[in-house]
Amino acid sequence: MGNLNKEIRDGDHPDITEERLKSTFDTHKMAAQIYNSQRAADRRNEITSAVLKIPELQDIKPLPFLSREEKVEEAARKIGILSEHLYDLVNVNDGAELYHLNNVVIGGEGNPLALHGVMFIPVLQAQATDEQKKKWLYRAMKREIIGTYAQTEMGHGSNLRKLETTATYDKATEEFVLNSPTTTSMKWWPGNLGKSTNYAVVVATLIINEKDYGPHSFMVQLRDENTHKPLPNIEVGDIGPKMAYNATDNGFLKLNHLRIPRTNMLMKHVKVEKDGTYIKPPHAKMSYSAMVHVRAHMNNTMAYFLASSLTIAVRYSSIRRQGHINPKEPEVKVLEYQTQQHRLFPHIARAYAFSFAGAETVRLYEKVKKDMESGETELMADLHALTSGLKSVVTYLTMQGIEQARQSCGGHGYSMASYISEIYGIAIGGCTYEGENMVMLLQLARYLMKAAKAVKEGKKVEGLVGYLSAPDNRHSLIDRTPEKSYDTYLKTFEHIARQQIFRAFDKLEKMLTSGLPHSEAWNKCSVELTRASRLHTRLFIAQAFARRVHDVVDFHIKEALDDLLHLHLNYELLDVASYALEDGHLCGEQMNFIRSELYRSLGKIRPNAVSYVDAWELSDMELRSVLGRRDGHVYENLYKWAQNSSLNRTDVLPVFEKYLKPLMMSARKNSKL
Ligand SMILES: CCCCC/C=C\C/C=C\C/C=C\C/C=C\C/C=C\CCCCC(=O)SCCNC(=O)CCNC(=O)[C@H](O)C(C)(C)COP(=O)(O)OP(=O)(O)OC[C@H]1O[C@@H](n2cnc3c(N)ncnc32)[C@H](O)[C@@H]1OP(=O)(O)O
Ligand SMILES: Cc1cc2nc3c(=O)[nH]c(=O)nc-3n(C[C@H](O)[C@H](O)[C@H](O)COP(=O)(O)OP(=O)(O)OC[C@H]3O[C@@H](n4cnc5c(N)ncnc54)[C@H](O)[C@@H]3O)c2cc1C
Repeated sequence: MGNLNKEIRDGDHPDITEERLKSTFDTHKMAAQIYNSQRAADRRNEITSAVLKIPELQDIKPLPFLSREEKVEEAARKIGILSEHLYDLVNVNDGAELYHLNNVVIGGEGNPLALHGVMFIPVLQAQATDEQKKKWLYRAMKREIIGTYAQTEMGHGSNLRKLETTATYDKATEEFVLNSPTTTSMKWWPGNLGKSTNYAVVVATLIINEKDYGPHSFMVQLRDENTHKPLPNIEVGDIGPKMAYNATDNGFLKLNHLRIPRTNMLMKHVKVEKDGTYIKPPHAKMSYSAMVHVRAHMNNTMAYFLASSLTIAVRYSSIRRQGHINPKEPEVKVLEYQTQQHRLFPHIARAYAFSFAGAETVRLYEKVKKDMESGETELMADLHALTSGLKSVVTYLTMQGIEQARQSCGGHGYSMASYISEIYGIAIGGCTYEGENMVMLLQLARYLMKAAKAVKEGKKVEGLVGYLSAPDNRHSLIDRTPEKSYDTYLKTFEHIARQQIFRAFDKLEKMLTSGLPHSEAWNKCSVELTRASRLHTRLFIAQAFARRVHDVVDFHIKEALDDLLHLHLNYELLDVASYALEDGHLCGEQMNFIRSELYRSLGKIRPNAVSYVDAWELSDMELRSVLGRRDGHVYENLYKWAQNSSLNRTDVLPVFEKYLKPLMMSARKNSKL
């Protein structure tokens, strides 16, 4: 039998090899759990190997040394080369393969086709008629045209019903007139809108006979297909540098009474007839499908960002030696410190948990998508509630985890050589895009309040909120849990979420009964409501993790995942335990039990720490991190990396002659006086 950890190679740093030799499980089999099948895990590695053989696809230099213009150019250059090899490298109908190819070759900072793949094509697939698909979708898939999704405006992103861009139907010419009447009505933020795309699905408020029908989607050609010059009545450009994502040209767009044919409104589910008759869709929110698509996939992209930063931090912590635990022994790997383990391991468990919750979400999303094609919309509300909560909780916890990973690398974590700060910048965009987190938590809260009302009225609720109708124990039985049975833990999470949901519900009801208008009462309860949403979502994540562990067949993988799950449940429970202490569901003694289980878990995870992150099989090319190198040879490569700094091109910079020399000369002269 070969090594269980598949990353072991001759010549690697002995400290990291020592870690890998301790693995109790086969890291490639674990990758099959993370990526949902052995075939998917194999394909990732095959794609990476194939990419490594194409010299033009390698980074010209480490990305942090590129200017914004160079980043935009470099991403576009690679997209061009990729197009030549695309069909040899991946199955173009497999989103996961495309996503992986993108991460390896280009990375997370963006590329000219990012929104084209993530939103433009999905919105056409979901909302275009067959005729419209023939006109635009197939051309888009062949990349004859490049598009984006232009919804957010300078003045409005969260509140879609107040978008100021109008699409007014002109019956006489059978056209819509698209107009941005104010500065705040300009589209502002859409990815790749600034410079790369020549088409966009523009979301605008539909007006027919002066009646407002709310946001609808329209296909708009922005630029000439040959010259790429903006078309008449269109002003378009880049919004400038951002915290991260700087290879992406997020843009602005002003439409000046632009006329487009009636048939440019996406009309699969909703219609405007020639005479202006409006035919409503089977469900009012069907046109929000592109957002739901991205939200449904965000658990996995966030898991990936979190796992990337943890891979860097854990590998580095296994070669970084500093300080002593036993003064008579050599300096220890910083990974030996319990504080370091506590800082990193619970986030490793979260990355796995998000990936497993993500797989369940994508399954539900695929089902709802299929249902919608035939006009069936029953599960749309469930999916919207689930993805709203997950999107918010997962992005927030990912942000926390990445920042802990950065700090755990000490000073070198702050250097772009770690690349963690870039991953952080990219990932935290997710707290805002696809619905600001608070706004989305409040969407889930609407769903939870409806369920709570039904329960109060004596009705039985099922599915994601089924636990609200289930019997509850007054006191948690957590310290009487047999090993490897997590039922009592999950019951405690259920109790906590249930209590908070009803607390928010009762508060809201009380205010409504006192005569406060609903929207005011809602606002005064909104902190409690968002807490309810978070706790409900964290319960779902814990349940999804437990369901996956339950289903695993391979003994060693199951055991390793079980250790992570145990850590996850204890860590997460400690994080939310105050809710259960308040009503005596948990007592002080049980808190001690949870804490001691947590510390025991850290020790259990320790020998496999490097293997848990190696199992994500993130290549050096995609990690782009000196600290996270697979071979552990960090120090000599840090020095090499610094040689890329343009400041090192000459020994003496012009600023010396210009500013520093006069400053020092004058200081010296003054001190002689
Ligand atoms: C290279 C190839 C790669 C291939 C990769 C393959 C797969 C990967 C796929 C995705 C990748 C994932 C990540 C991508 C990585 C990088 C990302 C790069 C770029 C990011 C792109 C970001 C793009 C954007 O940000 S687009 C703009 C997003 N904007 C928003 O999200 C706005 C938020 N606001 C809203 O959504 C709405 O305003 C609202 C808050 C929901 C309120 O809606 P409104 O209509 O005003 O509300 P109303 O009161 O009338 O109704 C509420 C009512 O409606 C129900 N509702 C709302 N939405 C839905 C829905 N979608 N479905 C069902 N029901 C819905 C809601 O529940 C209420 O119901 P009720 O009244 O309570 O019963
Ligand atoms: C990296 C990135 C990429 C993006 N890409 C795209 C894209 O491709 N296409 C596109 O159309 N857009 C895109 N956006 C825009 C993005 O979708 C919006 O910025 C986002 O939906 C948030 O809306 P907002 O900016 O209006 O926030 P605001 O709503 O102004 O948020 C400000 C504050 O107000 C609070 N708030 C607002 N409404 C409520 C409420 N009802 N209750 C309680 N609190 C509230 C929020 O919680 C927040 O704290 C992108 C944004 C980013 C950062």
